[in-house]
Amino acid sequence: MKLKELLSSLSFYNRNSFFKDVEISDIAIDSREVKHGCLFICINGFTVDGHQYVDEAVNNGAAAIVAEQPINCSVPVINVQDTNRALAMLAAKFYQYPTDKLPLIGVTGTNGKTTITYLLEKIFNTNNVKTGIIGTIQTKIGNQVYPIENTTPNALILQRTFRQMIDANVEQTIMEVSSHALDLGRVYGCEFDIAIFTNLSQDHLDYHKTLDDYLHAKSLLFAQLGNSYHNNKKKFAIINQDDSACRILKRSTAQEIITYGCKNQADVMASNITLSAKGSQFRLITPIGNIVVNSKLIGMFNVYNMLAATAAAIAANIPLTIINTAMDNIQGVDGRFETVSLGQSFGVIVDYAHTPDSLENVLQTSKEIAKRKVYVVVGCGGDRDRSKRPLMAAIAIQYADYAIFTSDNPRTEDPNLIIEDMIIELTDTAKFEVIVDRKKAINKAIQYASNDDIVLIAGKGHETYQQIGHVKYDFDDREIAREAIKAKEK
Ligand SMILES: CC(=O)N[C@H]1[C@@H](OP(=O)(O)OP(=O)(O)OC[C@H]2O[C@@H](n3ccc(=O)[nH]c3=O)[C@H](O)[C@@H]2O)O[C@H](CO)[C@@H](O)[C@@H]1O[C@H](C)C(=O)N[C@@H](C)C(=O)N[C@H](CCC(=O)O)C(=O)O
Ligand SMILES: Nc1ncnc2c1ncn2[C@@H]1O[C@H](COP(=O)(O)OP(=O)(O)OP(=O)(O)O)[C@@H](O)[C@H]1O
Ligand SMILES: N[C@H](CCC[C@H](N)C(=O)O)C(=O)O
Ligand SMILES: [Mg+2]
Repeated sequence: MKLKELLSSLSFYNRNSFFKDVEISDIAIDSREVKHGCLFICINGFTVDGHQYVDEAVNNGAAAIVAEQPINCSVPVINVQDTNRALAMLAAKFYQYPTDKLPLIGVTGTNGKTTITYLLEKIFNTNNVKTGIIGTIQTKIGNQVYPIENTTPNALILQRTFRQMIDANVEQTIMEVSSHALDLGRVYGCEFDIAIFTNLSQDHLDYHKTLDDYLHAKSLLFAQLGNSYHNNKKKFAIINQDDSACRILKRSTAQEIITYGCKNQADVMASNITLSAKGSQFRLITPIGNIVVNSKLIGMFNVYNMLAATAAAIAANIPLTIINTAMDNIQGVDGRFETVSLGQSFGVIVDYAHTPDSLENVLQTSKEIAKRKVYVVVGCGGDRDRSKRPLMAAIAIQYADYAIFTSDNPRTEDPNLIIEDMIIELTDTAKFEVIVDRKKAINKAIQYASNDDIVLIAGKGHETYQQIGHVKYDFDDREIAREAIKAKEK
């Protein structure tokens, strides 16, 4: 594509600038990945400033540079105010606005995003619609899975992935939209048809500083809904009526709103709810009819996830019978309230709860279904929101009968200090112990468990590594738990 054509996507670029037009073979934001003919976009990151790597990019064959500051070099330099936002528009244009053609659902909120994307995958697949998923666990195109670094990748990876999905005949894309992505403009240039809000509770205050800033980032998904001039399809906002943030989110969009909830009057509701260790049963009340759902998903929070998925599926014109079949058939989501069972006499559950609210939800649910004691093994990630640490520890000992505090992904922090942050306000020392090594902590909890107890291993869910420093070591809570159960049963 010619540079001038590519730049037509930037409304804020000064079109009078004069330079010799060049052919652009690809876009790169990493100088090490620049190939001949690439447009190199300099991103001022959290670790380094991409503007420092212009020489390397030019040496590797960059045909032009997009930057936030004047740069002296042998190829054309296009100055923009914000390269992150420019990247989103340029990548969308380069890949020919894939989301104009690809129906797109975006899910935002503190907890439940991944679960809802997989519920929707099940619903669309039951309706014989080929899906693509972008989110925390992986990128999925049909049944092919690809590793992912971020829940919502940067705009370049994102638009390229959409293009791959179109080439693979994907008919519906469902993606998680993190607050970081919204704040950093990773999803500008995406044409969402349906935007879902799950809930808002404390997380990521290291990045957003206040809950209001965090909510504002979430609201951008709704503010963006239907604002593009690229397609004129009807758009829908799906909003949790029981969350106190709903009022602000409703005011953020001019598009049609479908609400869901259990406590307040909403368009999609659940009543007659029965929760057990085997799953959840409820009457699903919708504008297109009522059904009874018998799901294997456990816990009240999953009832909310099912309501959100139902509301979105209705917006996408999926028949209620299909929604019913999908809800009844979904087996569970990787690492979300996943049971590890080798026939032992006590329950072992691995879950991705790594926020105060999610930990409270899963512990409450564990307590409701446990016949006897609940043990929890939990830590907090390093280089992340420090203020959630004491809250999570307090919740752990409030709900569980006994807690073992351990490491999550310490990253570049000292794991002992992370645990100190967690337990600093705890006084009831008989209710917990500290075992820094996560494998030993899981083993100990499983040693303690006897008939009808539950061991909840929280925080890492589907993760198959533990990051210590900058190194990711193989580590899977489910594997470690299985080994520990086998060792105990010997
Ligand atoms: C804080 C944050 O969002 N960081 C993201 C950011 O990294 P960064 O700002 O540190 O990048 P950097 O290393 O400073 O590099 C700046 C620029 O220089 C370039 N560079 C760098 C070196 C070089 O030799 N040449 C060169 O050109 C880089 O390619 C980059 O374009 O850009 C990277 C590439 O797009 C992201 O992978 C990275 O996410 C990191 C891994 C991360 O942990 N992000 C978290 C906070 C995050 O975004 N989380 C949310 C979800 C959270 C949730 O749902 O709970 C997410 O969506 O994943
Ligand atoms: N609707 C919900 N409300 C509260 N907690 C939930 C909800 N759904 C799931 N959870 C809890 O939160 C954890 C994470 O769920 P899920 O992965 O679906 O959320 P997410 O929003 O994608 O999280 P992340 O931001 O880390 O990607 C689950 O393991 C469960 O403990
Ligand atoms: N997307 C979240 C995942 C947290 C998972 C938890 N295991 C941790 O490492 O803190 C984050 O990057 O904050
Ligand atoms: Mg997720």
